[in-house]
Amino acid sequence: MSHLLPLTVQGAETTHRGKRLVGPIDLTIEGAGATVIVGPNGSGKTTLLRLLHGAARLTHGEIAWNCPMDEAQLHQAFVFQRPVMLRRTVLENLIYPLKVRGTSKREARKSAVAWAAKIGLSDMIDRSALVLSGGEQQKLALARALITAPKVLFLDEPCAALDGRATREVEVILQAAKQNGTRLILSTHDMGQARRLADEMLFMLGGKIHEFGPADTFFEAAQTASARAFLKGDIVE
Ligand SMILES: Nc1ncnc2c1ncn2[C@@H]1O[C@H](COP(=O)(O)OP(=O)(O)OP(=O)(O)O)[C@@H](O)[C@H]1O
Repeated sequence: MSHLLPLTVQGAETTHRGKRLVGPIDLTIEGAGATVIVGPNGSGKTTLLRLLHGAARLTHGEIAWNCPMDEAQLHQAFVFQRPVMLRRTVLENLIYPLKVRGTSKREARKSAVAWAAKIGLSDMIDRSALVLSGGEQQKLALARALITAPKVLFLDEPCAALDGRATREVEVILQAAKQNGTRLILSTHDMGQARRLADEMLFMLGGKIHEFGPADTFFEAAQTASARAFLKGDIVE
């Protein structure tokens, strides 16, 4: 299989009823690790993630993967802030993405059972996913995204609704995914999480990329006054 990355974005914009929500965006994402997107409310983090994933309409510019689009789409996944569960059992939620990719029933079940164990839900596999706690549902959403071993995983504030313990459990899964070669691109409001996970930081402001580069540089010597103010916890608009 060819590599998905680099992802190359040139002059990309998305507009809604004539209003530009994000853009123009010029960006190259390559290599391994995690790109963490931060910025004030409404700065365009979610829209940028959706645009890169192909879930928001590209109204101008270009977004290209290093392979045909249908192949790129097959090897990427998206985890939302609030987990979306199928009204089925925990096991069936895990089996579903494998089933749609044509994995045999036996293999899919084996893999689903293993993933349920990894996320601490072995005792719940035959329960409805809808009865799980918010933290358990988010771990299940993450496992369901990772069970196909995606090359790229997008996550939109995956821990926003979770407490400290569930956040830590999700981060353990994300660090393992990174180690296994899944490229992470996620947004967060939690600067502690950004410091723990990021290899690369992307700071959004007013629908545009305001700063983008290695995480160490961003945290130690942000280039712009807005990014420095944001890091200090000042209100930035
Ligand atoms: N479907 C939509 N229709 C109209 N406007 C939208 C839509 N989605 C987003 N917007 C607008 O686009 C801008 C960027 O929103 P977006 O949700 O991407 O920001 P964000 O940085 O993720 O915000 P938050 O941190 O609050 O989640 C905002 O001004 C928002 O109101």
